[in-house]
Amino acid sequence: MTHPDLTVIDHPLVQHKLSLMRDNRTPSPEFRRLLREIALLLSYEATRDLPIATQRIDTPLTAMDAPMLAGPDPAVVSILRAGNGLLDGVLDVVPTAKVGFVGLYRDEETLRPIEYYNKLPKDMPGRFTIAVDPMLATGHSAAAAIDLLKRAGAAHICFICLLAAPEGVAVMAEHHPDVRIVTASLDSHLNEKGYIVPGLGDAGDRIFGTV
Ligand SMILES: O=P(O)(O)OC[C@H]1O[C@H](OP(=O)(O)OP(=O)(O)O)[C@H](O)[C@@H]1O
Ligand SMILES: O=c1cc[nH]c(=O)[nH]1
Ligand SMILES: [Mg+2]
Repeated sequence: MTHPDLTVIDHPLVQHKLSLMRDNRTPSPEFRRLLREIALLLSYEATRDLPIATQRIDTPLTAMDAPMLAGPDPAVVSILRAGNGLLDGVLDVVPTAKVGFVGLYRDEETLRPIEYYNKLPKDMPGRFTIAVDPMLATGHSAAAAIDLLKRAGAAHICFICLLAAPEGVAVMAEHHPDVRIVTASLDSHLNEKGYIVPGLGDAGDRIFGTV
């Protein structure tokens, strides 16, 4: 099943940086730096639907009605732990965003997410919400995190990931067809342990050096 709102960013800068990240020789400091840079580039597309309204300003030459971000500050929600690898890159371009965290880890046997932390900004209804996690594998972690955001009232949600597997995209299409997905790559498939192929391994371990 395909997702009605899936954007794969095939920009050369994103693709080059992603290839460096996939390379298993790339050490954590470099991996983190590349992920932050890609996050910034993916955010540029993911924030395309931010509401905008004009405000009257004076340039040095004249008055004008200038487009400015409107409405409540956006929310960025990091799905721990690996989501934190994307967080600062998103905040580089959306510095006024309120930040939330959802702690999930995948049970290695069942491949189902287990929640261990939840701290969201106040007043989620009305905020354009960007959820971030580098990996969309089976899709169950992302779907669970977005369930939680919707229960908190978030209505306009975009999910940014570095890599998506077709299996995860299908789960998102089934449970959250209204949530836009912005990714750097739609990879081939999942292996028998639920890892994305060709992928880049365990994103959290590579970000934090816990391999
Ligand atoms: O689509 P899924 O099959 O649910 O898998 C994706 C999840 O797995 C990884 O997290 P992990 O459980 O390794 O936790 P971590 O971020 O603490 O490493 C990844 O960051 C996603 O959250
Ligand atoms: O390939 C995968 C799948 C899930 N989580 C990861 O970190 N990597
Ligand atoms: Mg992990």
